[in-house]
Amino acid sequence: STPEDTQNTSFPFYVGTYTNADSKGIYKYELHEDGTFSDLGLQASTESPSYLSFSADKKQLIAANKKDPYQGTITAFEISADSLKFNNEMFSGGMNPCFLTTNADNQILVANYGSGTLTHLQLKDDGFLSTKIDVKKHTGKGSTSRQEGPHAHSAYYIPNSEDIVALDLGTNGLWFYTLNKSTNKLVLHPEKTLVMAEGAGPRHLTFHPNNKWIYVLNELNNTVTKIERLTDGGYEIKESTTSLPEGYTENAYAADIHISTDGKFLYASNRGPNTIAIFKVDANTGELTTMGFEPTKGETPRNFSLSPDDNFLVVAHRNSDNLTSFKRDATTGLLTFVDEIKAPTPSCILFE
Ligand SMILES: O=C1O[C@H](COP(=O)(O)O)[C@@H](O)[C@H](O)[C@H]1O
Repeated sequence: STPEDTQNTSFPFYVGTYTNADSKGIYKYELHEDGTFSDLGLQASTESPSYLSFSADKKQLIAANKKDPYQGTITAFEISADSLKFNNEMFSGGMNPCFLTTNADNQILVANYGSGTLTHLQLKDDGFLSTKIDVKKHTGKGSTSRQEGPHAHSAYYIPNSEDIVALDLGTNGLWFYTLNKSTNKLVLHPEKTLVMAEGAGPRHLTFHPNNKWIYVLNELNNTVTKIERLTDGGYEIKESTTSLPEGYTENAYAADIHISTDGKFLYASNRGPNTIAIFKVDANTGELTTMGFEPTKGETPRNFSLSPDDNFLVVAHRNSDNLTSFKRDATTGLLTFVDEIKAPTPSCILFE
């Protein structure tokens, strides 16, 4: 056998949670090569670490603590084999931080849902969060009851670009920024702002590996909207595709979206119907064809992740206290249920 044959191909992952019920903080699990789970236990006690990210070298883990209805915080932890050691905690620059991401320079973006603010902060070389932050508040509103004011839901560093994009469910728009490197402040580029279809409610997005297409998941009208990156640096809204079966009339709130590393299949979770919508991506046009809807075997699939080898998809169910795993067919994109494990109020999955 070759060295590759004997490699351990199981994948550890962290789970962020809401701590309003049984959960105490951040947990760790392992996904084995047959798609079954092991529970590696509580790693850190911390209040509602609803979203997680790693530092660039994966030596630290950073959590967004959604301290509803108060000012939220961001906490940094040192990673060790069997626990997370608390480093420090900073205000998140707003209320109900529900998303954060880190780039190769350990800069951090945080979306604060309650206050509709986008925050930039820095993880320093010593693994502690800096005290200097920049906060930008979105303005405006949309046309539905959930859109009475700004509600930032996620933010991303756009690959191969200096641009940052923040999705605001409340203002129904995508806000584009750059970071001024000398002042360390976020600079808004209003000419690039995109307004989604009325009542759409943009929540999360995923980037196609070709750097041309971006797929935005809209929570309120349950659609995926393709955005095209233009050669002049701008962005253009293209077609939208429903994440629900034809004729579906019950309540549904789309939550999370991911694309396979080869860019061939796109997945979106639907809270309510409790399904993963599976789409094939046309390699020439980026248009989506619906391949099916896989029941997730739990309630409220708020977050999911593809395993690092793309062979499995793991779903976190906020309202049924469980994680489920599915084997992914790389040719058809379809999913087959494999295993289930208990997890308290899981809201985020982060593979090592
Ligand atoms: O704090 C809040 O945030 C959520 C958004 O989070 P999610 O659970 O939908 O991801 C929002 O729905 C809720 O009303 C608000 O209180």
